[in-house]
Amino acid sequence: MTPAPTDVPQRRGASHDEEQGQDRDAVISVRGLWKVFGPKADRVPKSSELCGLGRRELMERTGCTAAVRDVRFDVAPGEVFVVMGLSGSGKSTLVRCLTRLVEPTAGEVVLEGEDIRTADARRLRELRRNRFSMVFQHFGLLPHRRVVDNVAYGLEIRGMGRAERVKRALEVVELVGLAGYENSYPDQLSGGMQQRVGLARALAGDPGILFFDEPFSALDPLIRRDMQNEVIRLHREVGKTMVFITHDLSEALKLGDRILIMRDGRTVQCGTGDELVGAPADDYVREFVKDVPRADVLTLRWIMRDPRPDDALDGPELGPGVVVREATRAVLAAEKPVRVVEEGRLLGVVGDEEILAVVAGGEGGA
Ligand SMILES: Nc1ncnc2c1ncn2[C@@H]1O[C@H](COP(=O)(O)OP(=O)(O)OP(=O)(O)O)[C@@H](O)[C@H]1O
Repeated sequence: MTPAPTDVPQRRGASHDEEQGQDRDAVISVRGLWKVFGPKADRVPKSSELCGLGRRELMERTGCTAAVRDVRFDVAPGEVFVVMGLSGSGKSTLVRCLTRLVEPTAGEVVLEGEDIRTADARRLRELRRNRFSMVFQHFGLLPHRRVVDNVAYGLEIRGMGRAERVKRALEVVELVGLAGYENSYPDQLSGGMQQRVGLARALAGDPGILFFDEPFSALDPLIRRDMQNEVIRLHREVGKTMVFITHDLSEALKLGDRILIMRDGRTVQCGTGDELVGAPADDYVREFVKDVPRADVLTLRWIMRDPRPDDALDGPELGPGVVVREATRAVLAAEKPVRVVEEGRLLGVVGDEEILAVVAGGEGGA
């Protein structure tokens, strides 16, 4: 969802190597994060022996569950970062650790430059009121308050005067497409509309970071799609940094600039959608992505090849981040191979063969 320089959909490249050091511009920076539930939980991250145990062994030996195990990542300003995994993989616990709704057992969490593990209760309250917002599956709307007052609720808690907060609430109500429903009560709205109120409430305080915990999983598929599009549109308009939990890969691919895949509390892979599909880290990820329409996710960088001596090198030019589906027409219409060029440098070429291998469901050179 990074704004693309052209009309052709592009995917962000691998600009955040997990192996590199701390990203100084990161809005969220997580290092060595653990959450262990159970007795004497903090001994687990400290012991290399206990750290190495699987879920069942750890439970048998210590009575503990390690819901998050040694997770690290950085989220860039304005990025939509998705945490994905099957039920029980630790997604909710991980994201709750970021705002200390769940207290981390070990590790470092720095949000907008502030080490939130050292924040006292008062500072935490302040941060939750002013800097972060959460959108949950259960909207948590106040049933006896009208839409506008639900949206203004957080502003009221901050001490904002009535006229100012109503003005701000009406702006965000409009932003999320609920103009005309300001005076309705939550039970007069459909599930999708209630979720829009939840979104508006989260946006009202102009937070630095928005956290979404499976917000759309209870909605029926069509409304869910609407809401996903809504998040994409809102992200374009307001450009907020977002952390989004889902167990649905297509949702992750649609919304995420990058996706962190969790299994048993650990990071299995963290990358862009095309990286996950083009180079899955292991069989678990491969299994996850096997039904993804590759042409919709892979970009030309994944299917280009080196030019052969007989290739004409004066064909049309496209960037390596162009999605295969979007490049198909141009490549098939061209008489000569399409040149994949980045900053004036020829990276490779793509011809009919490479395109058809992906569009027809082949391996696509990954
Ligand atoms: N308060 C708790 N006490 C003990 N164990 C917990 C607690 N909360 C979570 N767990 C365990 O931690 C692991 C991760 O749970 P978590 O809810 O974070 O996973 P999830 O990926 O978000 O799952 P789901 O998609 O079902 O919500 C699970 O084994 C869960 O049973």
